[in-house]
Amino acid sequence: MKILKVTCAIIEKGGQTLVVQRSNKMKLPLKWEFPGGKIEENESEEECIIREIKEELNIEIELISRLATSNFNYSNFSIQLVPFIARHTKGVIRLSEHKQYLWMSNKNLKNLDWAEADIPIVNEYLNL
Ligand SMILES: Nc1nc2c([nH]c(=O)n2[C@H]2C[C@H](O)[C@@H](COP(=O)(O)OP(=O)(O)OP(=O)(O)O)O2)c(=O)[nH]1
Repeated sequence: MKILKVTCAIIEKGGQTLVVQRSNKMKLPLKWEFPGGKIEENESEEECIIREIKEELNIEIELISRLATSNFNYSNFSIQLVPFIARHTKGVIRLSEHKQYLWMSNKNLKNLDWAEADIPIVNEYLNL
């Protein structure tokens, strides 16, 4: 089965964390996730997440650290999801694909209907 390698960013600002909801037209419709996307050929993980955040949110970020990769098998594809903690440094959020975004405090993160591959990442993040 095809394994997608995907990066995502846990973007922090003022004690809150940015989360985005997938649209009806995307795979995993209406699930919540950390913004990001597939690594392209000849691209590092770091280059990928910076590019994807600019494309999806129109903002710039600075990377702080990396958490453990989450491996998850959905019914028709598998993913390796590589999470980075990051800081929002520049720009105003303008979504290009997602349905909505929210800045959330940590105590509410668990209540979202997450894409399943994100659940171990949310748990690691909350235990830091
Ligand atoms: N960006 C992102 N993707 C995630 C997360 N969790 C998770 O399962 N995914 C899945 C959804 C997508 O299938 C894939 C990311 O690919 P992508 O965002 O480049 O989008 P895609 O083109 O594959 O998906 P689509 O637009 O065709 O629906 O990883 C996450 O936290 N962030």
